[in-house]
Amino acid sequence: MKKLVIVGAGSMAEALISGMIESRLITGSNIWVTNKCSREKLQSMQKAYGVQATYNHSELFRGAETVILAMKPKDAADAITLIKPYLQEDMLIISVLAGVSIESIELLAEKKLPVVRAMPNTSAAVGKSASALSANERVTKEQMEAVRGIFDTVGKSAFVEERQLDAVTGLSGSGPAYIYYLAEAMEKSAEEIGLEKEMAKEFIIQTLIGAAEMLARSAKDPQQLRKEVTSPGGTTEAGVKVLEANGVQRAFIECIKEATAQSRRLGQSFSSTVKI
Ligand SMILES: NC(=O)C1=CN([C@@H]2O[C@H](COP(=O)(O)OP(=O)(O)OC[C@H]3O[C@@H](n4cnc5c(N)ncnc54)[C@H](OP(=O)(O)O)[C@@H]3O)[C@@H](O)[C@H]2O)C=CC1
Ligand SMILES: O=C(O)[C@@H]1CCC=N1
Repeated sequence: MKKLVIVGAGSMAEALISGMIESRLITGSNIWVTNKCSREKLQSMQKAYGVQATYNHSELFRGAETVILAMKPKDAADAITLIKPYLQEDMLIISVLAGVSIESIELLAEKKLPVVRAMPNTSAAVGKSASALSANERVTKEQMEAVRGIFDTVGKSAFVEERQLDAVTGLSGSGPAYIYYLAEAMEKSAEEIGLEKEMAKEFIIQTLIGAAEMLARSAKDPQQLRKEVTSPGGTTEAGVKVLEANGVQRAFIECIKEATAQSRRLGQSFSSTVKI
C-alpha cells in the first residue's frame, strides 16, 4: 500500500497501525500520523512503529492515497474543516467515527469524496477486529478491495448498510469493553474467593479464550454450550441463578441498546451542526 494518512493518533489509530504493520500490509514508513497537539504521543508512535508524524498538512497529505479519520466525533467538525483544502477527490477517505454519516463528512469537506465508513474495534491490534464497512457510490472497486485489505488483515470485515452501523457500534465496536468489564468482575471475585491475583488472571484469560473458541468452532448456540457446563444441582446452576436474580442478561441487552442509541444520538447531533 502507498501512503496512508491517519488523522487522530489515539486508541483506534494505534490498534489499526499495530495490526497493519504486524500483518505486513504496510510498512511504518508509509504511514503518516497527526493529532491535535500531543507531541509526545506522536513521538512514542514513531518510536514504537516507525511511522512518520507531522503537523505540517502539506507534507502530511502530499501523495496520500488513503486517509483514515480517527478523531473523536466531537472533534471531527474542526478536524475536517482544517484538513479540507488538502483532501483530493481521488483520495479514499475511511472514517472510523462512531455515528458520523458519510453525508456529514462530504458536507464538511465541501467536496464529493469516495468515503467508506468503518466500525472496527480495538482488537485490530491483535488481528481480531470485527469490522463493519459501508461505502458511498464514489468508492471504486479497487478502493473497495483496498479497504477490505486493511480490515481483513486486522480481523474480519463485512459490508453492511450505512443505517446498520449504529447497531454494529453498540454491539461489536464497543463490544470488547463489555468483555473487559466481565474480566474485571472475574478478577475482583478471585480475591474474595481466596485466589492469588496473578494465578487467577491466567485462568480467567484462558477461560475467555476457550469460550470464544468454542463459540467460533462449535455448531452449538451459546445457550446450548452454557447448558453443557451446567450440571443439575451443581456449581454453575447455583452461580447462574444469582445472575438471573440480578437481571444480568437483561442489563447486557439494555447496555447494547443504549450504546446503539448513543451512536444514533451522536450522529444526529453531528448532522444537525453540520447542516446549520
Ligand atoms: N476506541 C475504540 O474502541 C473505537 C473507536 N472508534 C472511533 O474511533 C475514533 C477515535 O477513537 P479513540 O481512538 O478511542 O479516541 P482517542 O481519544 O484515543 O484519540 C483521539 C485522537 O484524535 C486526535 N484529535 C483530536 N482533534 C484532532 C484534530 N483537530 N486533528 C487531528 N487529530 C485530532 C487526538 O489528538 P490529541 O491527543 O492531540 O488531542 C487523539 O490523537 C472515534 O471517532 C471513535 O468513535 C471506533 C471503533 C472503536
Ligand atoms: O465509545 C465509543 O464511542 C467508541 C465507539 C465504539 C467504541 N468506542
